[in-house]
Amino acid sequence: MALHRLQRLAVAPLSFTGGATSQVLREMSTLPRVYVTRQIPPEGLRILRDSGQVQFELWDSDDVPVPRNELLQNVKGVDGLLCVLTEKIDAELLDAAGPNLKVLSTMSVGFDHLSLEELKKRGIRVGYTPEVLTDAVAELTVALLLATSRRLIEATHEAKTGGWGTWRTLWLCGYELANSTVGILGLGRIGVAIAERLAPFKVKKFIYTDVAPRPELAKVINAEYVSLDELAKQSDFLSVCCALTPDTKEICNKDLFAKMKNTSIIINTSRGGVVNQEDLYEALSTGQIAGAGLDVTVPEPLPTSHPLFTLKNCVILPHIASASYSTRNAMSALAANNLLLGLRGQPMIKELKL
Ligand SMILES: O=CC(=O)O
Repeated sequence: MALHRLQRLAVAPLSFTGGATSQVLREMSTLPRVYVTRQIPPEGLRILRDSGQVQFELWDSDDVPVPRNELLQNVKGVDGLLCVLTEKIDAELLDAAGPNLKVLSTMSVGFDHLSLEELKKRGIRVGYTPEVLTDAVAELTVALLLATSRRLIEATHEAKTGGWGTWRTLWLCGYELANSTVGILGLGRIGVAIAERLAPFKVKKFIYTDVAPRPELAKVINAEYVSLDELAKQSDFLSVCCALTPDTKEICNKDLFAKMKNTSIIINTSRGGVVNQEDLYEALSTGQIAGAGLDVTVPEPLPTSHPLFTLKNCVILPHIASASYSTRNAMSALAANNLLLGLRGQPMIKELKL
């Protein structure tokens, strides 16, 4: 067990210190201390290392998240923290870190794992990683939409397991984008990028809803602003792109599904908490809606015994929307640069306004 812990907690070598141990480093160096909660992609680690600006320790694994009690220990006294979306950054953690903590940088566009109120109260600045992942997320959303609407997972399963008999006229039929209405719930950069990719499939109409009309973005994709009710009623494909907030929590629930067409498909690449999964199961299993493609769930990972896994018309991915090598490296680099800038007291490249 002790060995496991040692392997997990590695000290990043710093160019100016040679082979010193972390303890010695801490005693010798007056550089700001940073804790990195995951073995992030190499670009970000290289930036931190080469900066000569910080001394940092990291949880040296990408396969196992740092256990909460270790995290609470490891953040004690740090000046900066670089985390990923699996870490809950709340009052308990910020108290454990203590008053030195000035900058938090998350390698994610979503920030529902952060208690913004607690961060603001303590004057901690927050960096995040929007934009660099827009293309990857939009691309995956299109892939998930097509996999769901054209039943690709079912189809490969049938082909592999002997279900492929003669060519049949209505076997494995799905729904096509051509001539369809695509609805976007929460129009931001990602929603626009999804619509731009779907337009060449001959979509007839884009509609969207949000807290208020967003004419600048909407005009890029010629999308019409509608109410949530109309979005549910009109959409053949409903793409969920909004952030998870108290206002959007379980906004996709039985009331919404009841308004949708029984030929409609919902795709969620935002956060699992936006969808009420019990209501979704009911809507899918009773044929109230035709299908769902989910890249995000509650919890993550979704237990393999979860009822949604029993449904052929539900395609579930393990939260991989931004998972391309180039994007994850870009997110890692941006998170590292945000952190360094924040620690220098300069504006971050992407900083959340608290
Ligand atoms: O879900 C991924 C992210 O928030 O970056």
